[in-house]
Amino acid sequence: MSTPPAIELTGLAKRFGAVVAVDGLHLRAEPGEVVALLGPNGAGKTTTLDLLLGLARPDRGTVRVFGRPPADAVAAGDVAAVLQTGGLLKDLTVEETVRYVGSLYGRHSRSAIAEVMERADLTGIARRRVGRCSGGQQQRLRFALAVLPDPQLLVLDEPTAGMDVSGRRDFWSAIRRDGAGGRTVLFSTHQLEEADAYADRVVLMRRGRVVADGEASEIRRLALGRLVRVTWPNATADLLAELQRLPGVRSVEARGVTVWIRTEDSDAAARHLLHHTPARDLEVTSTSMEEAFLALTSDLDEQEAGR
Ligand SMILES: Nc1ncnc2c1ncn2[C@@H]1O[C@H](COP(=O)(O)OP(=O)(O)OP(=O)(O)O)[C@@H](O)[C@H]1O
Repeated sequence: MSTPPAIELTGLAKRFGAVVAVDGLHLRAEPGEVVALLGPNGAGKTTTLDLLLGLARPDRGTVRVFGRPPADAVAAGDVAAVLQTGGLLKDLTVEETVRYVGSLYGRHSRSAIAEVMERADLTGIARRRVGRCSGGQQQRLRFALAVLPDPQLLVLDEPTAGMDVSGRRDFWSAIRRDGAGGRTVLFSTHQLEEADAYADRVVLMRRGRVVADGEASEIRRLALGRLVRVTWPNATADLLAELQRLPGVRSVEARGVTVWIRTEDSDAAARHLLHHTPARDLEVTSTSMEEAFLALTSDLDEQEAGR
């Protein structure tokens, strides 16, 4: 039998009252992949990770972790998480904390503890009280605790939020070293550079959906395309589908009387729109990396309001 994917989320949906947090999300990750879930605040990243870990139940859709329901995978020790918050006992030292949690997993040996501390770059601060550690050091400690049971999948929810540049770099080099051992890693972030620097693959989320999924370099290329905007009242689904088939077109979205086309070939899109459709007021913008990323992930309503 072939190995099941490490993560398989199918048609996942979750709402909180009137708020749709996750909206028909599909995501699959193979064993050993390091995947970034990238998106702005409120995109649904934390909710997706909670569903993946079995901390919340989906309204629709299925979650499979190594082919099993999340609760079974967690119970089997196959998955561990570093969440945004997580209780650490401030009065223990770093090493005491690792030993204490190690004993819960039956990992008492000096060598096992030393190895995890080394991997998380904690050896130099072994005797420091947790309460005196920086935010970055505390996150590395949470990471060490998460990998103690040697899970096959490690899930991290915005693990570097609030860290300075060097704290972030140290944290990620520990994760990278660890990932090299074949562990699957899924982390959320709202920083494009972080996703680009540390993930093999980037899954871009907006409003509870996946809007792009590919190697970091592909996402960069996607973000660097051009945006064509036209006024086009009553654009039919058929005509919009025709646009979608033009060379270089990445996405087409209609909101009210405005249609947005993200494309690598704005000339072809412009020619088609002006010659074959009633669209008018055509505008082509070439955006910077940062602007383009914001355009990909923010609400189109906000962009329109900003113009
Ligand atoms: N327990 C809850 N009750 C009500 N609304 C919620 C709850 N949890 C999340 N939401 C809403 O669901 C949407 C998605 O939230 P989520 O935290 O998953 O996004 P996120 O991408 O992780 O954002 P951030 O980067 O800010 O953590 C948001 O609009 C949020 O306000």
